[in-house]
Amino acid sequence: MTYILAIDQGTTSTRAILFDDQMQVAGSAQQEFPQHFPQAGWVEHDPEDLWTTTIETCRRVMADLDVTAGEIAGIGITNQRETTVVWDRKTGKAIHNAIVWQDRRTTPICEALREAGHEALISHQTGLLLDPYFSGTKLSWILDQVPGSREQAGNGDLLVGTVDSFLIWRLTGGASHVTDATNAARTLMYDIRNGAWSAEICDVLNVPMAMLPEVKDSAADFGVIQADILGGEIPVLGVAGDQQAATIGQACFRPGMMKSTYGTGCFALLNTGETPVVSSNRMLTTIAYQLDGKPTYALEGSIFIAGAAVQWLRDGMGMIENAGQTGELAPQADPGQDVLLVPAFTGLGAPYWQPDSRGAVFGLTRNSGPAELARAALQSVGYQTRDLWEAMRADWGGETDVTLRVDGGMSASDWTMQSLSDLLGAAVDRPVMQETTALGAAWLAGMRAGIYPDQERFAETWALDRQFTPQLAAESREAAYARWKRAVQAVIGV
Ligand SMILES: Nc1ncnc2c1ncn2[C@@H]1O[C@H](COP(=O)(O)OP(=O)(O)O)[C@@H](O)[C@H]1O
Ligand SMILES: O=P(O)(O)OC[C@H](O)CO
Repeated sequence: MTYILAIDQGTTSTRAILFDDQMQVAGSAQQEFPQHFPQAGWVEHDPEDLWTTTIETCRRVMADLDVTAGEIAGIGITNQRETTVVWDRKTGKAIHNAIVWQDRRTTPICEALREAGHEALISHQTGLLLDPYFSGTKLSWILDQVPGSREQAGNGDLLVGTVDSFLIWRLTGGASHVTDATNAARTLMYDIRNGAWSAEICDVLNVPMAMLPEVKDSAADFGVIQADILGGEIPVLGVAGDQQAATIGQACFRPGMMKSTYGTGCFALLNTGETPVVSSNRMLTTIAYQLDGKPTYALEGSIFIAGAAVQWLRDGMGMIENAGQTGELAPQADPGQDVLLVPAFTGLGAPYWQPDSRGAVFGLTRNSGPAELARAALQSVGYQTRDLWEAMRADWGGETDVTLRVDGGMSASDWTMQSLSDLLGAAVDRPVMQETTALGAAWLAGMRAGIYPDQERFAETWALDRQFTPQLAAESREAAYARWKRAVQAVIGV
């Protein structure tokens, strides 16, 4: 048997998944790692945790299934995006903890860049917005804070990368300093039209270009991992940021197709084909995948809190013991109460981009309890998706699919998916294959290795588990959505 090994290095855990030659999951291993919050609004990871959980999960899944390196045709890597690591070329050690995508510490840098009039250039070239979410200002901050680092970077002694890049550098024993176009597209330093790092933006951010990785297609030769790590040499043949990998795993290959992934946050991508569509509604323009030197673009809406609202009910409020309980509580909520949650715990992402806003609950009565809050938390996901859905469809202008393909941990909740369909007024399709992110990375590697089908035949393997269709009258839907919009404006105003 020939396998493909997918590594999914996520925000809260690292997973290694072995796919067989029929693209089915043969087995997987997962490991959580600590989150560091040194100050309010700051989020860091220890790069050593990202590294050790990666090799340990790979070793574990191989041992569990008794698979040797010789049986693995290639590795596909998918990763939490934007999270930034700077490391020493000689020692391989990071000079600072990784600054995570959720981290808001660079809000003042973004403001200064805006005031200095750089926003138009940055948005035009990168397709992104001036928000602390992206890597560029995180990198700038590290170079400002670690004494001597800017000079060392200029000399080529320090390297920077998103998590894929750091892992590949370590896996190949320092032989490859590379990334793929989807990850580069999230850095705030990559010109998505020209397919090259932007010298102008690097200059504005005061980033020495010598420290940047080489950018490759999403299916390419990224390097060969050292034999002593997994017991033999294995080539890394596929790389994509996790949301782009899910887009690939969901086979959203036609312009107009759209997927939304519900994990900690929610990320919706709409394939716009060969053209980068500029948003009038504060959506992001990004690269969905790049194959044979040709980028396929997407509009993206990024929401920071989706499943994290459920985690808050569990860990912050102690209201539930596990996430699944929200699906039991929500149907018990009093239909006469309109409790509404705006989960702006770490600010608001698309389309509002308000890093300083904070969350609020509206409509509380003396009778409001766990059931009403659970319903409000699950519905907040639908309302936020509706914001993205409206904005992206308006930007795109062309014909979109009238269905939304969903995945991620929270898509397991039937109640949430039904409520999502009700609030969108559109069909929501959940596939049989739940591991869409890992599958996307595996497919890139397997296709490159020549053991998986081409794009068209891969798309034909997508299979529906369940379709949710709207059950709510249009009038009720629009009234509920109008109330959400007012609640968001209230949160922004406070
Ligand atoms: N049955 C469920 N109902 C509601 N939320 C759920 C359910 N199962 C998982 N979740 C939420 O989904 C998230 C986990 O999804 P996952 O895709 O593993 O996230 P990530 O990759 O961001 O770590 C958690 O925030 C959890 O609260
Ligand atoms: O690790 P996840 O699944 O929460 O995804 C994080 C995103 O890539 C951030 O942009």
